[in-house]
Amino acid sequence: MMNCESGSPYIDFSKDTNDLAEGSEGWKNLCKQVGEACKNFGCFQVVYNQAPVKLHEELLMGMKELFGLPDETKEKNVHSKPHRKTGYLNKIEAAPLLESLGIINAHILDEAQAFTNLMWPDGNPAICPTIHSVDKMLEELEGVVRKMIFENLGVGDYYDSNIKNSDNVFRVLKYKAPRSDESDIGLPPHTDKIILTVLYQDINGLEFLSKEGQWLQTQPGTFTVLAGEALVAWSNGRIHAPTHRVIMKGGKDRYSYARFGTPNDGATVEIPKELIDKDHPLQFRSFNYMDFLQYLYANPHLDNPLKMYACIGAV
Ligand SMILES: O=C(O)CCC(=O)C(=O)O
Ligand SMILES: [Fe+2]
Repeated sequence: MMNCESGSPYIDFSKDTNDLAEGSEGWKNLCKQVGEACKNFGCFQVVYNQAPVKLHEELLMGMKELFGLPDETKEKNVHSKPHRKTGYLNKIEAAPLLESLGIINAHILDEAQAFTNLMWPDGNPAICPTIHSVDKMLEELEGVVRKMIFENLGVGDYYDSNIKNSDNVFRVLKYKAPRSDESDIGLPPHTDKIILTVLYQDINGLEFLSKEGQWLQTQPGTFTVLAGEALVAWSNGRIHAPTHRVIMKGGKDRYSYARFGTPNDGATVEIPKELIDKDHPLQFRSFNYMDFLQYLYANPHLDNPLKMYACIGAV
């Protein structure tokens, strides 16, 4: 694993295509790097060349068009699931520079099509396949990363059922450059409450907190992976979910897009028995993920909601 200048781990998936063949030496080596990065930082950069630069550029162009639509049009993308990052967010108090749209299952062509039809009733033939291809690529990458994490924890067998009990949201985000009298905080410090986030940013700004309490930069031009609280619980506390934030710099609007992998509506987060032993006593009770989201929604200002909600001894 390489550390880039700012200290954030940097893992290259694109050195050799064989590295992505499960079971190969290269694969095992990547599993180790990914696993270590998740335990020590909970955030890392991935170089993944399955994504042609042109595809990012097309999506970024499409996003500019999308955010340029009237608010009434964007508002048509209503929250289809409570407490999920779907729907249209604009001018929220905690993040006044941010505007974002979330789409569930954009990796399925019909879903991407339904979203584009809603935004462009007269059609916008270019953007639909772009959204669809990008989310498909993110689905693949997130799957590879998740598999590597599970393998590294020694519980690779749980991967298929875990994916089956997962949901996803593809989200596009725009942060307006702050005026001189506005705060430069694009998104205040938070942890993601899901399993994994895979994100791409056009210019930098996303920072995460190291275990030592330092803000580390992430880089544009590569994918950023962030572990979330559901993975912390599931891994019996082995994985770290870092606090992260967006700081606006350079006087430019900033665009990012991400796929959020989350437990699905009925899912129970339950620690695999293989991850419980005398050195790693059970840290979190099993819980229904939707109940946890409801708890978060009802208690938005807790410092460590997962601990309050599910930590053995805290309940
Ligand atoms: O836009 C970004 O870089 C970060 C987005 C983020 O952290 C989130 O949506 O949870
Ligand atoms: Fe986040």
